[in-house]
Amino acid sequence: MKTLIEFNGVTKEYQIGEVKIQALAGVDFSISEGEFVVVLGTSGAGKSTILNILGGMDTASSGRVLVDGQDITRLNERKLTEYRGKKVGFVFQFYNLIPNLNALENVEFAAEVCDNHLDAKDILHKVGLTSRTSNYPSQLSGGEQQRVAIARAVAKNPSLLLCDEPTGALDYVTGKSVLKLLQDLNREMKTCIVLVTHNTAIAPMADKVIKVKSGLIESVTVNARKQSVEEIEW
Ligand SMILES: Nc1ncnc2c1ncn2[C@@H]1O[C@H](COP(=O)(O)OP(=O)(O)OP(=O)(O)O)[C@@H](O)[C@H]1O
Repeated sequence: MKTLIEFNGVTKEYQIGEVKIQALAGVDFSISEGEFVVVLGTSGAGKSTILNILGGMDTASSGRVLVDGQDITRLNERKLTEYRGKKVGFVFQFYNLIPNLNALENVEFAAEVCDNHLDAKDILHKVGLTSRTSNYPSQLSGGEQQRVAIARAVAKNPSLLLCDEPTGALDYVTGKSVLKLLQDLNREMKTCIVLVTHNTAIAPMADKVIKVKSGLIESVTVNARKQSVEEIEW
């Protein structure tokens, strides 16, 4: 499988007054097209920093980040905005839907800017929300709102879907159904997914597990047989 992402010697420092915080201390890993990757680590390990750099929302202090052969650390602001808008889909712990747009409009609004976007109605059907397309976020449960957020990210037809603690605000059963949706989308659409979590129980559902500790990669494990979400319990 072709390599989609390469982190080479990536560091990130934050300067807060006199204090320097080393969030990433030289990170190397690679991810192939279509892979489902889980990034694990305790609080403050550097997981979100990796995801934010990969999504073009933050910049590395040094090192190279190749996505599809392009070094995104060298893009100017305009190109970086284009990368963020067209190549990457984001799913966060909180859904960040636009309150005065209904589910369908939320998905359409995000997809419109992308030339090769998918049909918003089809995607809402895929995430199981055909009957809720005209509902506003306040009329949807947390799990349903997260499905809309996933549909919104996927409708852009991104090369890469980045998920930061996507089940963090959901109960066990709803969280599992959202993970199953992500696993199904990865299988069907072959979209590469990078999911950040502190929940180690999720690891068996990944093709690859990247463990982060104190700003460094502790280990990279490839699961010989990945498990379906139904087989996993915590
Ligand atoms: N904008 C920022 N300014 C200063 N320090 C930051 C900033 N963002 C992150 N950090 C620091 O960088 C380190 C890594 O943070 P990061 O958010 O990547 O960790 P994490 O593994 O995602 O943790 P969590 O699971 O708690 O979200 C932490 O020490 C954090 O305090």
